[in-house]
Amino acid sequence: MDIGKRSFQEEEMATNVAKNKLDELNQMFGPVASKSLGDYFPFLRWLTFYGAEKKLREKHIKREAFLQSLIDEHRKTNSSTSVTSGEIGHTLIDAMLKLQESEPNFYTDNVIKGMILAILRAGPHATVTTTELVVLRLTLHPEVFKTARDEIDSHVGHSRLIDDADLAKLPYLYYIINETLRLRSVSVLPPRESSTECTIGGYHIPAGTQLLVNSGAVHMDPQLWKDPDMFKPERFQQNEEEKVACKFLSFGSGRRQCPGAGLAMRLIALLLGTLIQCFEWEKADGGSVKIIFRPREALTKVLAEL
Ligand code: HEM
Repeated sequence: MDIGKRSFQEEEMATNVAKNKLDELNQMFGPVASKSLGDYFPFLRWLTFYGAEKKLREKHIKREAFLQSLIDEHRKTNSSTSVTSGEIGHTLIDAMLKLQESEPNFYTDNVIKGMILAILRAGPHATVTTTELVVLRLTLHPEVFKTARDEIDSHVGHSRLIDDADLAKLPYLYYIINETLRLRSVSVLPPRESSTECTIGGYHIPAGTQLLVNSGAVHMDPQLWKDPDMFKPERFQQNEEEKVACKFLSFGSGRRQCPGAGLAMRLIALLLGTLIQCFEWEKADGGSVKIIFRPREALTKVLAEL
């Protein structure tokens, strides 16, 4: 969807080839693990220059070359395809290259690289981690699993697989995802800066102050959430909880709120719904959190036809 390319082929999955390619991508697009004292004590900023900043610069150069090669590749393919068939590709890069033709000063290669980078960095990790957390929560809460399965069975049934159009009729899946994210945010909110002097919670904040919002603390505040440490997806019924500004912060808030929230929720709900519909889940023996998925008898016919 973003770049129209698989990182590795299906037959390479679970092999070292896939692992190495994923490691390489993680290194390029994952966060820089090192922290620097200079971030906390400004007089030590010079340390940052040789530590974290050096690593960031190296990473940036690698990423820059990778993203430019993708753009060049798409530009080349589009120019040859449009000559022969009049069609261009349908990835985000293609769409932005098309816009570049009409607004070259705005949609420069740098802007396109910035957008792809924002999406590659911000999206996949949070989506995958949330899915894993939801699966774990459901194995720990069979009663919630049962409610989700009953909802799917009554709206979708056993004769076909759940699809995108069914999601509107399956709100409980969304409550489960929200509640999982409330208990364990997967993204840290980026810092804000006060544009003017203000007072927050009785504290005087001068203009230009960097502010960090602790979404985890907001999500566990007993004044905002009843029984905050309990896993209760029902609390999100009718979206009442989400409507209260700055109470549910897993996707941030305001102008910089996550633009991928809708897509992420649909992706996770669809994957989760399919796993609930098609498989019996069973926690593996022992202390590990390994889960065994057994094809569900009612769905064996549908699964066999895949
Ligand atoms: C469960 C999955 C996800 C979670 C929990 C999540 C969470 C967040 C959070 C907390 C922010 C910061 C918001 C703020 O500062 O107020 C953010 C920003 C962002 N997210 Fe997501 N995100 C998810 C999935 C995605 C996906 C799938 C995409 C893209 C396809 C995406 C694209 C972005 C982008 C581009 C930003 C930066 C927005 C800006 O700075 O203006 N996210 N996300």
